[in-house]
Amino acid sequence: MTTPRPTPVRPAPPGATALPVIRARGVTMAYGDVDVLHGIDLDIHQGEVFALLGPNGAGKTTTVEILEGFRQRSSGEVSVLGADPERGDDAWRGRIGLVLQSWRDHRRWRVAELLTHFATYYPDPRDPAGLLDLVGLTGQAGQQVDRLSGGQRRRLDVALGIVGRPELLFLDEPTTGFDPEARHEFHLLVERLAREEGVTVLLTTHDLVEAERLADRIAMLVGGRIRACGTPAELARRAAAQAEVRWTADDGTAHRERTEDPSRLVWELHQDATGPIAGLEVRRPTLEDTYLHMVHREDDGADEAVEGEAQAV
Ligand SMILES: Nc1ncnc2c1ncn2[C@@H]1O[C@H](COP(=O)(O)OP(=O)(O)OP(=O)(O)O)[C@@H](O)[C@H]1O
Repeated sequence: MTTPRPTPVRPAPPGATALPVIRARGVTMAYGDVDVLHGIDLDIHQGEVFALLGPNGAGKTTTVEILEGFRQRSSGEVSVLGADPERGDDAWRGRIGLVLQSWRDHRRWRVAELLTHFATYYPDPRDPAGLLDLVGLTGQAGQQVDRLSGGQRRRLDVALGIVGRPELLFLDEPTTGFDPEARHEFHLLVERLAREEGVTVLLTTHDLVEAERLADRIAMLVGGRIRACGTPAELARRAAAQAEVRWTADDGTAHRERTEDPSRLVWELHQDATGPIAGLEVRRPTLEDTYLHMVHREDDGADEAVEGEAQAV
């Protein structure tokens, strides 16, 4: 089974001086004469699960590929595990795990054979049998890769991504094709890697629930700029400080009112009521509210100087 790793380190508190696992400053990227990243600043600390959220074409993959060393930035400074990814050597690459969107071409291999083969690339790999157990593929150990279901292949991707005990794990839409139970198990696995082993995780996803469930912090990337960054709770509060209270009056009419003080409104409603209030509901702002707010503001042509632009540092 797995060998215990050094004491996990939680994200450094604000103002801490330790060099983050990922640091980016003023990163820009242009494809030809089209600018797609407009100055990205990021600090991601050891043991942190960090999610990059954003609509299609926002620049998530470009950002992540620059951090992984697969793409050359146009300008800006980047440090990942203490090195510039453009100059990362094999030893540096061995400290990083990747779970990418595209499937590798190993269709004729059997699951356990493939994992055992990948393990030989690393100095201190996880035990393949233990890893299959960890990702729920023990029953498929002898199966050919091209016979796996989509969700099972994705689990194998995850196993291949962590077989070398990476210190930093990039997960690109990792749970696409997972059923709810597999997704739940995957979430537990990511939590375990981060909390118990101190692995730093950078996750890109379109799934707001997944980001909220897993991430210590989320950055919302829209139009090549980080528009908001914070804990899921902080971001949920950003879009609308106001909660919405809904209820049905005695005459059957439905009411909804936005307020910064929902408990006072509910108290006032009860003062005026002669009995229980039908259909009473208090809806707090959600992460989805903030996300939609950020995306729509971009659609409305909001420029660089708009209030609410943030850098993830
Ligand atoms: N190799 C390339 N050449 C030219 N333009 C590119 C290239 N790769 C990406 N782009 C453009 O850069 C922008 C950002 O793309 P990117 O793939 O980084 O976005 P994304 O946020 O990952 O999107 P998605 O959620 O759809 O995966 C898009 O407008 C895309 O068309």
